[in-house]
Amino acid sequence: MESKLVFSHLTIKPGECIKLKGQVAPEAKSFALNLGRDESDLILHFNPRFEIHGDTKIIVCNSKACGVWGEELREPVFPFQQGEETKICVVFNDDEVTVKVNGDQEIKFPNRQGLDTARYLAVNGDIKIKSIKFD
Ligand SMILES: CCCO[C@@H]1O[C@H](CO)[C@@H](O[C@@H]2O[C@H](CO)[C@H](O)[C@H](OCc3cn(Cc4ccccc4)nn3)[C@H]2O)[C@H](O)[C@H]1NC(C)=O
Repeated sequence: MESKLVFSHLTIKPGECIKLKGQVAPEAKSFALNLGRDESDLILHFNPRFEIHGDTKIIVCNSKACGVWGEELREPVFPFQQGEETKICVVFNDDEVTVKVNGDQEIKFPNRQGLDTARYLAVNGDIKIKSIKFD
């Protein structure tokens, strides 16, 4: 499946925030944000699942190293609504990646590779990105 939006050759450093505003599709099944060195080395695969892979309203987070998925972490907090606008801020440090949704709900995921510069960001699935800002 081709990505909706791909940025490469970025130089995102720890503490810098990626601010995305998007519209979740009315019949959304799933979308994904992928952040890392490149497509095969991700410090964060952030995958809200409305109804897919047997999951219902669960956020699946994972990492990928040399093209191999790590162990999934599944987040029961699900601050997304089909058809609604959502604001997502992603920031990382040496230890973890933090995703803040709509200014309140926070989901944390370990920075398993200890990446210190993110060069790759991709968005896939049932979300229309309205704006993206690197702060
Ligand atoms: C119980 C034995 C089978 O386990 C299942 O194995 C599936 C295949 O590995 C797991 O699904 C995969 O989980 C990965 C994270 O651990 C990724 O989410 C895999 O999707 C990769 C992907 C697809 N896309 C395109 C995309 C993304 C979102 C919407 C539309 C297109 N971008 N990255 C997704 O296919 C799925 O999460 C896993 N379920 C469990 C409960 O472990």
